[in-house]
Amino acid sequence: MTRQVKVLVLTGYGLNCDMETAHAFEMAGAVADRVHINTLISGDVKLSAYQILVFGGGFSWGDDHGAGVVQAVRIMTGLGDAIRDFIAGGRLVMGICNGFQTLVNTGLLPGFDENYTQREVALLHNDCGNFRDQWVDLCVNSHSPCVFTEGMDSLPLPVRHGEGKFYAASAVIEKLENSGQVVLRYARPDGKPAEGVFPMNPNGSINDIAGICDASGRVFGLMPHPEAFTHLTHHPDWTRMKAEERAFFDDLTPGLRIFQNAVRHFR
Ligand SMILES: NC(=O)CC[C@H](N)C(=O)O
Repeated sequence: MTRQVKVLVLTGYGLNCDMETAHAFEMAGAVADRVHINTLISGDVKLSAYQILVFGGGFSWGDDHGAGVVQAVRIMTGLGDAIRDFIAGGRLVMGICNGFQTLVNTGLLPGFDENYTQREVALLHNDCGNFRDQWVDLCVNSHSPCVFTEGMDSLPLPVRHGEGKFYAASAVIEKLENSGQVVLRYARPDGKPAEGVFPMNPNGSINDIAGICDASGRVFGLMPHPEAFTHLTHHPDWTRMKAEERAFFDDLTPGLRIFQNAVRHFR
């Protein structure tokens, strides 16, 4: 009998990708529950009943005080210890877009200190000055310990954000690069890094960084939306793709593969 993998997808206060994200995890073979932040904080639902915790996309608290800032405070004051225990117990945490912004504001990413509380990086307003809604190409760092991207090398995914510019002091960037914690970079269509060129790098992220993980590879955050590419026809060019490429994505989209990797980690 295969083990049931349970995923908790947070909802509430302006998050708007929870249904798609829960659906993507169910396509990957998990059981996904959408749980309101207050229900989790009140203890009516226990985090310990789950293997995977997801902070999804949206506009939590209307992006007031910076995207993900208020959610980070709410989460860490109400659930900090429970989340630290969750991670120490070998479980997975994923932050997508607004969820990634939340994870960096809590310090859960990059998680350099053992308490996962130090805020070391920021996601700033896009350099172009406006919200970007577009598809990007990404390349995966094969030296990264990230559980979610295991076996992957490059992939297209959509982004939709106003505050996606990955920024940190140069010593922090160096530490992330040396430790393999940089997981995803914005790329050119041939899979090489975008080297800051807009719109391939849609926001001006330093070193084209689109996603990072903690040292264990079990806490992962990314600006692009894998839940928005779980079927071939989600891709804007699916009718124009060469037969070979279409068959590749029809077999398994890279978005779905990320969720499958997470679920398979527990099997
Ligand atoms: N799609 C999202 O999660 C958007 C995140 C955030 N509201 C931003 O605009 O940057």
